[in-house]
Amino acid sequence: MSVVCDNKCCGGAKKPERTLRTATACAFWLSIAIILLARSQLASTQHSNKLHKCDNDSCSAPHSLRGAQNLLHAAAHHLTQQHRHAAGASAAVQLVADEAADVGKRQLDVTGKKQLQAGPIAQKPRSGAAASAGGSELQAAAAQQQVAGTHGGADEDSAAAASLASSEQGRPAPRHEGDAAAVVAAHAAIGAQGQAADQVAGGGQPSQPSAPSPYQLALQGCSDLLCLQRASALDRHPGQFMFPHFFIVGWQKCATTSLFFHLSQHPAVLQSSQKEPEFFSNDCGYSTADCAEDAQKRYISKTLRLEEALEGDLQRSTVEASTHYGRNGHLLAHPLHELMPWLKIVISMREPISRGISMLAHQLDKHDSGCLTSGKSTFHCLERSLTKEGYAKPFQAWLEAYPGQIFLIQYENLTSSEHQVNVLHGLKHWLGIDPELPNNDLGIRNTREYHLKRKGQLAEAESEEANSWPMERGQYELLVDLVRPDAQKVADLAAKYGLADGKVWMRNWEREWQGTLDRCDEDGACIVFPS
Ligand SMILES: Nc1ncnc2c1ncn2[C@@H]1O[C@H](COP(=O)(O)OS(=O)(=O)O)[C@@H](OP(=O)(O)O)[C@H]1O
Repeated sequence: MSVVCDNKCCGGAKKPERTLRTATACAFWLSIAIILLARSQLASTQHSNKLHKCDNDSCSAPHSLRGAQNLLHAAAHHLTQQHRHAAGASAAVQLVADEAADVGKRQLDVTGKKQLQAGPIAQKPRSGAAASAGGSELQAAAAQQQVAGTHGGADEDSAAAASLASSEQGRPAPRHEGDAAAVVAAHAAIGAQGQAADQVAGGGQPSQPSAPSPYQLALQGCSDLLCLQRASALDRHPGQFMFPHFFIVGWQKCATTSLFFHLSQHPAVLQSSQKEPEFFSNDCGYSTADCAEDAQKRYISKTLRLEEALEGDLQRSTVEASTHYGRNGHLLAHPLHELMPWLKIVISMREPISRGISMLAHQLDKHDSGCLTSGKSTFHCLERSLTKEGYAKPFQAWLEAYPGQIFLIQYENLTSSEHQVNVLHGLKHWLGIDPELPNNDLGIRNTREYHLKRKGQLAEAESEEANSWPMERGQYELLVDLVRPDAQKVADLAAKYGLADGKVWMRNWEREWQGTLDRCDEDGACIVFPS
């Protein structure tokens, strides 16, 4: 079908009103012509599929369907642009938009299934905005230095966390020193990161478009991961976030629970219905092509709350936080990037011996399990766990998969009264949400005291000993020797990717180690107080 352009359509009219009227009418009829073309393409595809006994499970992505969808999107876009203010045009826009959504949904259902069966998914090219954001982020991240930190996961359920949150607020944050000048520089630099992020996410600049964006339309009814991926190539209105927008990926015991709930109170954040859904680990075995269809549907709709995100016009940034993801970065990061290359990744790391102790206590208090239940000493249990675990290998995989899209937090900064505000402010700016909201006080959740109280061990919970761990000097020194090489690798990687000053990173952890050794008595008896 060819579209004839006569004088009227080509702007032959002399007066401006007449030009506008005729241009509007022409655009309308042109769009209708496109719709008719697209619908006939759709009908012929469906007919051809029937002839070839091709059902949803066995069809490859039909190009003509894709073409029909593209045409309908183009028509919708065209009408939206041309007729936004014209009387009677809204019905036409709605008609086209509904059509596009419907065709889009059918097409994505078909291609989604097929691609899941087919294995790896082609990587979505980064948009110009995304690419430029990545560049600015790298530049900005060079100064993230002191603000960067470490740590792991959390597994407190939301209701329980909420109920005890206020009683735990009173606990003083551990003191931790940092280089104040570097923090200020990092803060400023992260501001630049945030602006770059805004170009991508548009967060913090809500707009009220009169019609849904192509991205929104394509997301409607998405019930599998590939549907999210395909939608991601489409245009968004300014202010709309990608869905999901960011993941907090653990590690365990690095204040991820506090971080998750702090961000959840932000009006521009839509938190997953559950903290630690562990979807990609538990439901997919780290292979994004192996997640069962019903699990994908549940994850998208119930856990990530797609319908609510769409109802809110994608103006809220969707987050989930799973602690298995961080430590299994070498299994997950690359497949996840193939599926969701747009994600922003937040990683927190804590001084490894402190984290190890917190983890052992967690297993004991919460699950009555783990090494400490066997009567072995803290040193023995730590030596065993620290030999097996390290940050560097999974961290490297996250860095390689998502360069320029990672916000690295050093737990000791996040939890320090001096740096907490800067870390939280920088993080929220980077995410493209108002950095002042809900406040810049992290709060404290998931403490040992909390878990002991839950078990009814009130006296122990409040005792001095609850979080003091005796050890001999020689034993502690051995543990430091054990973790230092991995810590150094983390510092080097963070520096290499411009996420932290490696020297400052190491200095923060060395200070923890030295602090413990300084507290040992003359007989070599030390007490470790985890950071
Ligand atoms: N604001 C603040 N200041 C100081 N310390 C804090 C804060 N928020 C969380 N925490 C400490 O972080 C530990 C819990 O981490 P997670 O929530 O990631 O744990 S979990 O993996 O989800 O179980 C847990 O550490 P331990 O108490 O050593 O076990 C919490 O006390």
